[in-house]
Amino acid sequence: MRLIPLQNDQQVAKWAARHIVDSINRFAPTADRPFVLGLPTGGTPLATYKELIKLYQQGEVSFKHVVTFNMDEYVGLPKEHPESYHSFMFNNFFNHVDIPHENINILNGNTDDHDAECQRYEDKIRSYGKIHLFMGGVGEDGHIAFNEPGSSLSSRTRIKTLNEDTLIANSRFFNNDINQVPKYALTIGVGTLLDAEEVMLLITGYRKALALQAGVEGAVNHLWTISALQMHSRAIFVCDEAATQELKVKTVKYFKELESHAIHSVRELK
Ligand SMILES: N[C@@H]1[C@@H](O)[C@H](O)[C@@H](COP(=O)(O)O)O[C@@H]1O
Repeated sequence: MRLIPLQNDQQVAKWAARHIVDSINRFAPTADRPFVLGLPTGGTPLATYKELIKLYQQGEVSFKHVVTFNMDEYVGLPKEHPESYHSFMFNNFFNHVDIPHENINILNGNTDDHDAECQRYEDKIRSYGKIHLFMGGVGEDGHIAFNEPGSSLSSRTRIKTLNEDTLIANSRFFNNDINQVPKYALTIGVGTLLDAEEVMLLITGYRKALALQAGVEGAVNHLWTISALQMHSRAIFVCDEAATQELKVKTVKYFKELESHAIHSVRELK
């Protein structure tokens, strides 16, 4: 596991966007051999999407031969609803870059047959071989995508019931009314995420400190699904100082020394 302990969320966004752009450019994707990118929603990745749009506008990257798969979508919320993950992705990213519409994959939370939709999604990912880089965030309770505490660490894409912590956290997008938050979501599984070639999680703010601690120092445990990343050979946690406050001084010191090049290079990114 790599842990990149940066100063603030702006640095996290810059480092993460640069890592995505470098990964795409190194891969040199073509129409027949696209780069496959997994993407999240949430408050945390917003600044990274802004950086990616900036790098696209500066001509540093093209998304023409990039295929995307989003992590999750609410069940029963119309696509056009401002808080659907479809709306989030188009408003905050897809509408501002050159990705072809047919390269975008987001789970359909408005189908009658959830199992068939989830199987279709898994099959579509497999048709590309694998996801090359999956970016993600984390919930305060350590969930990745919508894999709530107690999710099987080998789970695949499926319907999940959201727990109370998540309903409360996400009510900020629904007039602070927990009753307006959809109760279910379709989500990739922990196993689906672990199949990606590389997984990069963005973790910022003191509210995520316990989740980061569970992910880095805790035991592999289905109550903190972030900890499953310990089983992945290429996991990167990019975090700010506030998120590290529950980690041991020794842990942070070790990774600061190990990642001094990455920490130094982010200061030079404009
Ligand atoms: N399904 C999403 C997760 O993918 C996301 O990581 C989490 C944290 O979101 P935020 O970045 O807003 O804290 O929110 C939701 O639960």
